[in-house]
Amino acid sequence: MEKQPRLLSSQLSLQNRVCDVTLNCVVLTWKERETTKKRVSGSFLGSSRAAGSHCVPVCEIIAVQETTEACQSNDAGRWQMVPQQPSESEQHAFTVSYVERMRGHRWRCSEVTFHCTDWRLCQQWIQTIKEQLSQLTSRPKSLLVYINPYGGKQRGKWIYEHKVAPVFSRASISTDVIVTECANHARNHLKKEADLKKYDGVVCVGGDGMFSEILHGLISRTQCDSGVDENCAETLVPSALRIGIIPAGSTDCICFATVGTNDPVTSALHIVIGDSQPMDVCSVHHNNTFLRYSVSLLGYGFFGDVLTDSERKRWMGPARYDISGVKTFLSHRYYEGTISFLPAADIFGTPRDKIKCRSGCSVCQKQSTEKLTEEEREGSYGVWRVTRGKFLAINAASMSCACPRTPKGLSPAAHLADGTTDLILIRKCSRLDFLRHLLRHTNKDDQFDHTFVEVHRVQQFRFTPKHWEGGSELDLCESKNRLFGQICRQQPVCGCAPAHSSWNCDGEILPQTTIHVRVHCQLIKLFARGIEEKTVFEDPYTLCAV
Ligand SMILES: Nc1ncnc2c1ncn2[C@@H]1O[C@H](COP(=O)(O)OP(=O)(O)OP(=O)(O)O)[C@@H](O)[C@H]1O
Ligand SMILES: CCCCCCCCCCCCC/C=C/[C@@H](O)[C@H](CO)NC(=O)CCCCC
Ligand SMILES: [Ca+2]
Repeated sequence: MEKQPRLLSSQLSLQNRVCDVTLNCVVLTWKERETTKKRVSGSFLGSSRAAGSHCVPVCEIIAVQETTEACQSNDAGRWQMVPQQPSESEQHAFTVSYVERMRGHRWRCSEVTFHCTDWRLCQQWIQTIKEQLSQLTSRPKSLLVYINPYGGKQRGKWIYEHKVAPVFSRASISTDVIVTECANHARNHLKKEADLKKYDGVVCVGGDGMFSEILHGLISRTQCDSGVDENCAETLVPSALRIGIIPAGSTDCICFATVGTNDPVTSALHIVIGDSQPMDVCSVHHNNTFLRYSVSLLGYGFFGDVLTDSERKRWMGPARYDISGVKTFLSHRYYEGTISFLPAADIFGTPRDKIKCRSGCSVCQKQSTEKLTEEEREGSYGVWRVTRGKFLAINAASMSCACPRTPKGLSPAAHLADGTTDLILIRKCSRLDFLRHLLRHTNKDDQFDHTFVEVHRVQQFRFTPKHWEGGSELDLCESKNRLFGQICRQQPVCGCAPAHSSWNCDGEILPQTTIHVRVHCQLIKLFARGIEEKTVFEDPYTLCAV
């Protein structure tokens, strides 16, 4: 890697230890000078980092500020260093706050305070670091925050006030905060009222349902402002504003699948440093009319039924999904219908790939630009295929849908931003086989390695339930009684279960079952970076080899 010219290099004092501190355009490093160490209770005082050496990329510095005596932290460690400088010289100090990586993709805001003998040197350090930070133009300065006070365990407000607001304030980000008063408050405000020119991004404090509101508000507003009709447009206009997700819901799958953890402080730090992760959005249509957008799961059958049942149990909080999951599994309902789909070309890979979508994913990057060759572009237009049958579940995952329930996700190899969705068809099978399939979501075994599971990576798909074919949804309502007789004969196990399920669209129930789904590549951007490879955590020094 190219060596960067030094901007500043000084000997500064850190907790009574002398350090060589260096700043270039890319990293801030500090390294303890050789010191006499005193043995205290059998071990040595020192940094956990290699040879007392630390390295922080400038892009991961949150802020720098002059430190007053009251702010200085004490060295409470079991080790003691022989002071190298007289204490009267430590009158001037500055504190750098930066991102520190913890286990499980969590980030924390750490601080280091350097002491200087000279006021001017102290100011020079503060000024130079500030100048470096001001050049990071992707960082937001002003955010519009929506809090759902009733999502998940109803801790959205508390989480924002105690975990997130202090981080934003440390980074000097200004915020306008709206605590929602009813469902669709955030969506309507974004769509019709919000003065979006004032902001660099929108923050969603809540779960996947709250995120969906913000997604809908922002996309609709962008189309409206650009004169695009959501009903018929093949191409939608991407939104200029990024969305940050502070997880405070029940599943929080979009946060988990784009950051690697559901942790409010980690998400706040991704927002502060101005991360950017493009994301695919599916538009769902019925009879050429736009219904909804989806970024995670579109599920008919099992996941539709789980959601329908769980909505009646909202008062239970996140546990509702477990109860409804077991109940739906036991009911073992299957549904007949026809799926037609437009497969993605080979260059997009398959849902059974071993390669996963990770931070800086090359597959997604390829789709983001005009990097596709003419040949690849030609090859990306496929031919529609049709399949019909009896299905326990029909799932379309536009991203992995990883969440604490299934850390590898519903479709572990799905890409966040490749312009495709993974269609997963679970054909009718025994309860035991279905249980085996479900359990594989929670362990390392391949959940697609069953004869009754079929997977396709697609750009578009259509679904028509059997009793809909040739008719309209209204026809069904009118002939409901006649149909239910027939249905119960077909599925005697369920007593009088309906022959149709509902679509679970990112946790919202769709009223229509006959749908046409189209993937819009990278329609929105999040303040995230995708899940980082383990190596970044194991060896942060690879970042600092400059
Ligand atoms: N003030 C409010 N009162 C009632 N409902 C609200 C309010 N604000 C938002 N909502 C609605 O609450 C629903 C659920 O919210 P949210 O997604 O935050 O939590 P969750 O359902 O527990 O989590 P998840 O979606 O991750 O399962 C959303 O669909 C949203 O439209
Ligand atoms: C008997 C053993 C069972 C083991 C089951 C493991 C399989 C779990 C897969 C979970 C996949 C979640 C996909 C995410 C969907 C979200 O858009 C949506 C909104 O938050 N959540 C649900 O619909 C909530 C869906 C909850 C389903 C349980
Ligand atoms: Ca995708």
